[in-house]
Amino acid sequence: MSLLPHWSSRVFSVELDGAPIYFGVQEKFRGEEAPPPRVFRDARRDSCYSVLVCNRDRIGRAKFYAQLKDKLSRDLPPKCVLSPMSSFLPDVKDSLIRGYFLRADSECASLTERILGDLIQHDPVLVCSYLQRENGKLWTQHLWPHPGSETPREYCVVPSAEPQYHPSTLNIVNSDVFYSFEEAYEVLKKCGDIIPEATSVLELLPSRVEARSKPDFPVIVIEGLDATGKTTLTESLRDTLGAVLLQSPPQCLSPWRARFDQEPPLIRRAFYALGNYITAEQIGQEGMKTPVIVDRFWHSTAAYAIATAVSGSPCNLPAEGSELYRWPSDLLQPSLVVLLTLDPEERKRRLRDRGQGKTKEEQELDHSQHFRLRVEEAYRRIIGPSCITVDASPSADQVLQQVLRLIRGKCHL
Ligand SMILES: Nc1ncnc2c1ncn2[C@@H]1O[C@H](COP(=O)(O)OP(=O)(O)O)[C@@H](O)[C@H]1O
Ligand SMILES: Nc1ccn([C@H]2C[C@H](O)[C@@H](COP(=O)(O)OP(=O)(O)O)O2)c(=O)n1
Repeated sequence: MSLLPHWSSRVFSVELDGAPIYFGVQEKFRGEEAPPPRVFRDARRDSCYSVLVCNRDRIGRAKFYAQLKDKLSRDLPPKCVLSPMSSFLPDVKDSLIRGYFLRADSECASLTERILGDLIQHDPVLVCSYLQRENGKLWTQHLWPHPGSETPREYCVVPSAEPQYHPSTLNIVNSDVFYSFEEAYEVLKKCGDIIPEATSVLELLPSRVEARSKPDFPVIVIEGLDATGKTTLTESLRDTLGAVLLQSPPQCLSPWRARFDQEPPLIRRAFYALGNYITAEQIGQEGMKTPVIVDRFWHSTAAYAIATAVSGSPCNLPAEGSELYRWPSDLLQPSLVVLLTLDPEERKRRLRDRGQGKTKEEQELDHSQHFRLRVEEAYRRIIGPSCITVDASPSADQVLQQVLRLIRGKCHL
């Protein structure tokens, strides 16, 4: 298994109360080890295990990781505590593998081991158990042998420093955010066997994608969280400017959206990325005749994807200026991108007044202040074009006038 030669260079991260605890492993005790990381100190008499997903194929990996939590929660005794876990090579792109850390008390440890023993026989997972030595002063990690493979390997657990880049940012390129048509297309093409709807989506895509010359008329994108007033504003802009109103994902993808929203991020984000290219094609055609207003575009795709991939506080986001915020070179660039921002309480009030059922993600925006802050901050960091923030709390007409002033200043309309 290709992960093993690097095993002792890997760092393991367990998320406890939303904050990561890092540890590493080394081949032998050296005698001067620092105290074990908190995740083990807390465990005291409990048995600890880790399960990491290790399919080689990234679509299989994404699908299986999504199923693993349900499977473990269903099969393991309720007293066994699950925490999200990952392992990575510090600051090395694409090196992240995900899984769970398990804590089982003495009553449920043997059942937990039986279930993990069964899992390793049938599924692409790496399983480790952890044993304490010298009254919990030292811990060892035991990598379980894979069916038909080598003998168990024992390592010594040591604390590890926080890496420069938050581990959840390491795999963003082409797993959460796609920077070219080809990369997103590849994912949906490979899904054809398991998701028949992927084939229908591929049939709707433009036959060739190239950064064509700019449309003659201005292209104005309106971005913002749900209920910030995008629909209200884009419809008024359309009427005031005699413009065409488009959206991303485009109308033609509506029948498939709910289906792809159920998929793990790799597949779901590839679907939204491709939606932008269909919208870009429509913008290219309409923009030769009239101004075009677009309700959500690339900023939404990248900001939600990055904010979902990264956990915890907005300071875990990739730093401002990171290549992860760059615009795809083969995607049409709008003339102006406006980001509507709204005080969270007012946004909640508007959501309530609108009285619609909420998607899981919208509920999360409500409950998790951190998630909302991550989306908004990611919006602000995207460049090529970057967005201009407009406070959406004044009346609908005042917001319209403010945005019209921006358009006239920037787009010579
Ligand atoms: N400037 C505004 N002031 C007060 N209410 C607004 C304003 N803009 C929109 N609304 C109301 O807030 C709700 C959400 O607006 P909507 O345009 O549907 O947002 P979005 O398209 O961003 O989800 C709607 O009920 C709308 O009538
Ligand atoms: N161009 C787009 C538009 C939306 N998305 C994704 C990002 C989020 O996961 C959801 C947000 O959509 P949501 O249904 O909340 O938004 P609206 O109700 O359309 O304002 O869709 C995207 O990735 N790319």
